[in-house]
Amino acid sequence: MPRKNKPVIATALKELRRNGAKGVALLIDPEKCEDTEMLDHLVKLAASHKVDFIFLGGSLIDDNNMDFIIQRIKRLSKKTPLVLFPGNAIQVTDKADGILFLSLISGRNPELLIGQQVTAAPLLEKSSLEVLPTGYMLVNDGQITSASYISQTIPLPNDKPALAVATALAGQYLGMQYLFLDAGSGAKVPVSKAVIRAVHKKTDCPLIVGGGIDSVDKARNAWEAGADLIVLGNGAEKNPGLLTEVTDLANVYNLSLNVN
Ligand SMILES: CC(C)=CCC/C(C)=C/CC/C(C)=C/CC/C(C)=C/COP(=O)(O)OP(=O)(O)O
Ligand SMILES: O=P(O)(O)OC[C@@H](O)CO
Ligand SMILES: [Mg+2]
Repeated sequence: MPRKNKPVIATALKELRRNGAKGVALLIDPEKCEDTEMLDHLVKLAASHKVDFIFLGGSLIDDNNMDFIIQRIKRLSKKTPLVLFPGNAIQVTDKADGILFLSLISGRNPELLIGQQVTAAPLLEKSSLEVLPTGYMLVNDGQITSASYISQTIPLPNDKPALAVATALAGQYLGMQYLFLDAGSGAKVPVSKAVIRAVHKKTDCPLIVGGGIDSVDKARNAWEAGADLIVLGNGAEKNPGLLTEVTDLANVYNLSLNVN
């Protein structure tokens, strides 16, 4: 087994949770990287504003351009850890720093509960990627997003926090170390505060929240309900200034914690 890198990503995620600090990840979707100037601009902004992580992944991949995009990101991202957020095993590459090893526990599609993971595991064993076992839950008001359509699963309802808690606890009891509540990329309504609050209260894992966070108010709502790390995808693509505003707000919260 190759030597694994130091668990930099795991440590950073656990510290966010332990300190009650607010984290930000920029999501880059490989399907939307044709405009390389835009990609460079977002990555530079993310590095200069010290986002905690850059995530890379999507529901589809139209062209196996992951290694090219990673090379491009790595030129500009300074020390920002690059974490794969794969929609399937084809997106796995050893050129990143880590991988969210997702299992879609809100769904009942065996291929996304364990199938893609088995396909990817031999590659991960040969790589030095940091592997982050993550219970992935789609939570949505009924909108069909790319992730719910591609996964052919029904998201958890936004107004049933008890169902989300039961699912998250099952993930935690199965040994998953991180939980990810996702409304799906471009969701009109993000994960509800009630679901975030309930899952945060009843579990100990660092909590990642994404999908439809396209304004500072939505970022604030997610953090105040208990998200440790929020993910910005479409919102930052459409308005890169959002990344600046949201990281500025994170700094305000984090300075008051006095842990930096
Ligand atoms: C661990 C390995 C190898 C694979 C995991 C496979 C799983 C469980 C996937 C979960 C279901 C899924 C399709 C997730 C996709 C998540 C993702 C990276 C979404 C990013 O955005 P898009 O869904 O592409 O959004 P757009 O519609 O905006 O393009
Ligand atoms: O593109 P947005 O809506 O920000 O969603 C980000 C991510 O959590 C989707 O899986
Ligand atoms: Mg996509």
